Amino acid sequence: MLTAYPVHDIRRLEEAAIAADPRRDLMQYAAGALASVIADELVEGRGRVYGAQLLILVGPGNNGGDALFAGARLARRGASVTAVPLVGAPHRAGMDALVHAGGRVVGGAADVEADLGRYDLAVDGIFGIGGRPGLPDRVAGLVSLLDHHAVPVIAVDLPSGVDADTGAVPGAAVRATTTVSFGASKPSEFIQPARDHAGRVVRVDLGFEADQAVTELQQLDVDDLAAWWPYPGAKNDKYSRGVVGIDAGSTQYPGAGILATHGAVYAGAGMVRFHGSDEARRVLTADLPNVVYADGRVQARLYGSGWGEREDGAEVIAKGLADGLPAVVDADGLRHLPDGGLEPSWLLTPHAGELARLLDCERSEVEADPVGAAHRGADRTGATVLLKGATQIVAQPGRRSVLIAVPGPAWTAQAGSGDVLAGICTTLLAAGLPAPRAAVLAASLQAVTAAALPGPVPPHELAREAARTLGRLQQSAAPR
Ligand SMILES: NC(=O)C1=CN([C@@H]2O[C@H](COP(=O)(O)OP(=O)(O)OC[C@H]3O[C@@H](n4cnc5c(N)ncnc54)[C@H](OP(=O)(O)O)[C@@H]3O)[C@@H](O)[C@H]2O)[C@@H](O)CC1
Ligand SMILES: Nc1ncnc2c1ncn2[C@@H]1O[C@H](COP(=O)(O)OP(=O)(O)O)[C@@H](O)[C@H]1O
Ligand SMILES: [K+]
Repeated sequence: MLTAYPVHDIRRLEEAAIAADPRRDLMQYAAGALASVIADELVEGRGRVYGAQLLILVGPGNNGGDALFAGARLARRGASVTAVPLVGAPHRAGMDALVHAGGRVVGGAADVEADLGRYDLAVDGIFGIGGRPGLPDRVAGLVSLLDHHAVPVIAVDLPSGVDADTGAVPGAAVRATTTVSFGASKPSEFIQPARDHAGRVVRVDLGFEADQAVTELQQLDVDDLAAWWPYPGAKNDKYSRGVVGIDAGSTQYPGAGILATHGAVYAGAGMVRFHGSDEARRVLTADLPNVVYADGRVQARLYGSGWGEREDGAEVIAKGLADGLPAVVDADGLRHLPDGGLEPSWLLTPHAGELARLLDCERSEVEADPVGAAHRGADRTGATVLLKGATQIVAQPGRRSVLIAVPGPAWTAQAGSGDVLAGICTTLLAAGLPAPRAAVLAASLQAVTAAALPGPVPPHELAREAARTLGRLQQSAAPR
């Protein structure tokens, strides 16, 4: 599991580390680590550091300082280093160190634009955690020219231009080959679209001690998925593994009921009772003869996938709430929620548009701050929220920290993926998992399954493949 902290918390962690050891020079340590990553990439790209052409893009803050001190170290190793101050006054001591080590400082972007192609590598020291999203126009121009010349870019701490806290990229931003991240991961390392701007992330430990009070974003990895999945054991029977009740699909959208049922079955439900449309039932009888249609005991329910315009939606959900069982509410079911008063054991699975509707805001507002929007959704409804999309975020009412699923390939974005996912979530709720864990494991399973495939497959095949993923994960799972 990787943990990221918002910028104001990283600043606090930094202050605490300095207070604990005032003589330690964090910038020199950071610059040393940065220089060694740059050196490794130069050696990999061209065989040696000596003689390499290195361009340092320098902003007005400490991020530029890190880059300049790293540049000085590489100049001492024989690299030809050019620094270009781009915004405001550059870090004084860093500039002195670079010049002292034999580096060259030019006046501005115009002095390097003509022959950018000659650089082996550029270092983005424009903005770090003090950066506001976006880049000034002339800086954006230079950055896009570097892209045009395919000059690899190593970003210092984070790619300049992205929003470190939200992962949004509202304007121009650096696209890095590698990001050297200091002290603590930033949310932008986990959240799309900023995540894609970071490239490979190398984390440099600065000895920060996270205390309990900070807001955390915890991103699962495949090992967490393997270790946390509730594999059935010798003592399980079909009831203790969990009976799922599915009320999904409609005459208009029978596929949603079929797909959700595939998700539930292949994720390992002990039994699935299907209470959806007759059209879906006819297909399921042939495809999945294990599915049951009789009423009876269930441990968790799914409402909403493919309901379309369902007149009794609010009634069905109110009855489910009165039953007191955990439930997943997906897609069209989200239109029929009561105004607040849900339980954290209820899991809502909106995509950005559906969450925007729940919050009475624009979809763009959800996309500008998906973690914040997921929090607001959980707080407003009282339920756990899994915000789906390129980054899948799980928020709980009254808690500032969030879980983030293992990321998956973009082709998973296809009609029907959400239905399968809702089915997997319901299986995990029925197995007795708390809603946040059920949500993050289900989304991670789907992503890991998709990532192992060579390319797109339709959602029902992805569901079947998920069962094979579980087999592999169980074999690899280290007990925790
Ligand atoms: N945390 C740690 O432990 C360690 C941190 N270290 C390093 O320090 C970095 C943080 O440094 P930092 O605080 O000096 O901020 P940084 O981002 O360099 O610059 C802020 C300046 O940019 C300006 N500005 C911002 N956006 C702008 C825009 N869009 N367009 C134009 N201007 C803009 C902004 O202006 P203002 O907001 O004042 O208007 C301000 O002047 C951190 O990322 C890491 O690299 C390491 O050395 C060691 C350990
Ligand atoms: N850019 C993306 N990268 C990876 N996965 C994505 C991306 N966008 C969406 N997804 C996945 O696709 C699913 C889409 O769900 P949803 O929009 O509800 O589909 P539907 O309701 O049509 O079944 C999400 O759960 C997520 O897993
Ligand atoms: K940077």
